[in-house]
Amino acid sequence: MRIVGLTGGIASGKSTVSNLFKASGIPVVDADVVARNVLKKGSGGWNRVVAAFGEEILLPSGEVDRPKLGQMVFSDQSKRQLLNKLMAPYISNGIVWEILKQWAKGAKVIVVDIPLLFEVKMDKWTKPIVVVWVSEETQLKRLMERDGLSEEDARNRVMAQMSLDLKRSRADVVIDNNGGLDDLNQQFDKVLSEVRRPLTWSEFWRSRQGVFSVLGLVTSGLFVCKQLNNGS
Ligand SMILES: CC(C)(COP(=O)(O)OP(=O)(O)OC[C@H]1O[C@@H](n2cnc3c(N)ncnc32)[C@H](O)[C@@H]1O)[C@@H](O)C(=O)NCCC(=O)NCCS
Ligand SMILES: Nc1ncnc2c1ncn2[C@@H]1O[C@H](COP(=O)(O)OP(=O)(O)OP(=O)(O)O)[C@@H](O)[C@H]1O
Repeated sequence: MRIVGLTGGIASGKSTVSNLFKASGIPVVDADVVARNVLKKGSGGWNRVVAAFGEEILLPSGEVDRPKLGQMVFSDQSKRQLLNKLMAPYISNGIVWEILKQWAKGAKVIVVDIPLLFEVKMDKWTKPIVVVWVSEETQLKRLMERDGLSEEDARNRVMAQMSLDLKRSRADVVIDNNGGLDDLNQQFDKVLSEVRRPLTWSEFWRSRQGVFSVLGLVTSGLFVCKQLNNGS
């Protein structure tokens, strides 16, 4: 199985590109969705985060007040590191579980959309790595517009991540998303053919089909050996 890593910076356009992959029939595992699920009321992540940050981060419904927690952690590095430490095991287990589900369904190529792919060192598990890159100016503008943030809050969120230029230098494939959606679609066509190229042997052996082929070969090999032994 080929596990394509999709990353970038906050509001650089990862979800927009994810949607293009989904529309092309390629399954996407979204780390932000996993992170939301492990912070739902009563889940393991929720328990640990509430114990550490206190009940003031909760809404009357008992769910986490995400904008409030975001405000706390994106303006305070030590709080953000604490949140990351508490949630990391739940998020990584959740991502592995979602990948396994796609493997069991027989998917040959999947995309994992992880904003912090390099920061949490999951880049070693994905190939190729696609980075959605924008200039800081475009990133701040789109982030402020999408989330209704002040420039200061938007800058804090951008600064909480590894620089997009550094991510770009570590990419196998770069999508420059400074232009409009037509430009993005044109670049995406090339990315899609790269992602859909035939699997390498090692990717094939990791797919469900590859594992069953090995099992089939081993079983028929054992059967032949047994027949030969019986015959001699
Ligand atoms: C702080 C929280 C509650 C804010 O929730 P909110 O709904 O406002 O934002 P959302 O989850 O949609 O995240 C939006 C973007 O923020 C960025 N971001 C999220 N968490 C972090 C973080 N810990 N460090 C840096 N950037 C982050 C990502 O680019 C993400 O795509 C939430 O982001 C969270 O639980 N973060 C910790 C979990 C995590 O690390 N998520 C990233 C998945 S790898
Ligand atoms: N090429 C584009 N032209 C114009 N607007 C765009 C383009 N690509 C993305 N956008 C807009 O920019 C904003 C951020 O995009 P998107 O939500 O895909 O980013 P993201 O990287 O997934 O963000 P996050 O890290 O917060 O999950 C959205 O409002 C989206 O509609």
